[in-house]
Amino acid sequence: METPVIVAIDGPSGTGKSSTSKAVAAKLGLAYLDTGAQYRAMTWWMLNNGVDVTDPAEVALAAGKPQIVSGTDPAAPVISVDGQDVSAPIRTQQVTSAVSAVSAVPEVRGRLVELQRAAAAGAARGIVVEGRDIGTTVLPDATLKIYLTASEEARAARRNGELKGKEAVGLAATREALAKRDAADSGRRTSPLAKADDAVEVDTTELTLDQVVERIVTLIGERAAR
Ligand SMILES: Nc1ncnc2c1ncn2[C@@H]1O[C@H](COP(=O)(O)OP(=O)(O)OP(=O)(O)O)[C@@H](O)[C@H]1O
Ligand SMILES: Nc1ccn([C@@H]2O[C@H](COP(=O)(O)O)[C@@H](O)[C@H]2O)c(=O)n1
Repeated sequence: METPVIVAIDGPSGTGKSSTSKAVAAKLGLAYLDTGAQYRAMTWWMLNNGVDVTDPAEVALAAGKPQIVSGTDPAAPVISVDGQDVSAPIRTQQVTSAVSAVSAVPEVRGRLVELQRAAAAGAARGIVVEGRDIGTTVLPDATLKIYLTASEEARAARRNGELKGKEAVGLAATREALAKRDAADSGRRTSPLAKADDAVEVDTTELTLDQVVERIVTLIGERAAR
């Protein structure tokens, strides 16, 4: 049997991690795991269960309670908490604003990293895992590590385009919110957002999604042939 291909894709918000990871996994017949969705699911549960998300001790005490289950099909990446499909509610502004505080708590990370490693270990052909600390902490022996970047302007424009008609707040506010979340994610003590020393950096500012996908598929082919 062939060795499973493990691909770690990290980077700041709005650089294209989810779109790229799903497309790469679908193209190569690999599983896909959105670890950001798991931190969002944990945050959604805390907000719905009266946990003060600004109090790390309270968050730590509650971290073991929700049962989070992630699907790994890139064509239908579902996520549930205690049996309830939360794919939509984890994307609200309320969750987005609170997720960095929850994800900074070591007990939360410990719990979710365990789920993430189990998903990778169970992927027979291999998996594309996206997040903030996959290459540095979760899967340090990944076959290929990618660190996606893009200018703040491009990321804000992409995210703002997505929010139109839903919870749109305007370009400047979107940009500010992205910068704030990236600063919190990069500045936390446990497993901050960071590029692994052996990651390949791909700046997506001037690339189409198809071009980014092609580049990564080529890199995977080269690594797998080694
Ligand atoms: N190379 C690209 N060129 C233009 N738009 C892109 C590109 N890659 C992704 N997008 C668009 O940018 C938006 C954000 O992409 P995506 O959700 O994949 O980013 P992300 O890094 O996973 O964000 P987050 O970390 O906030 O979840 C989406 O609307 C997506 O369609
Ligand atoms: N490996 C990860 C992945 C995500 N986070 C935290 O979750 C937030 C939401 O992530 P999205 O990719 O859905 O935007 C993110 O801002 C981080 O706070 C993380 O800590 N580690």
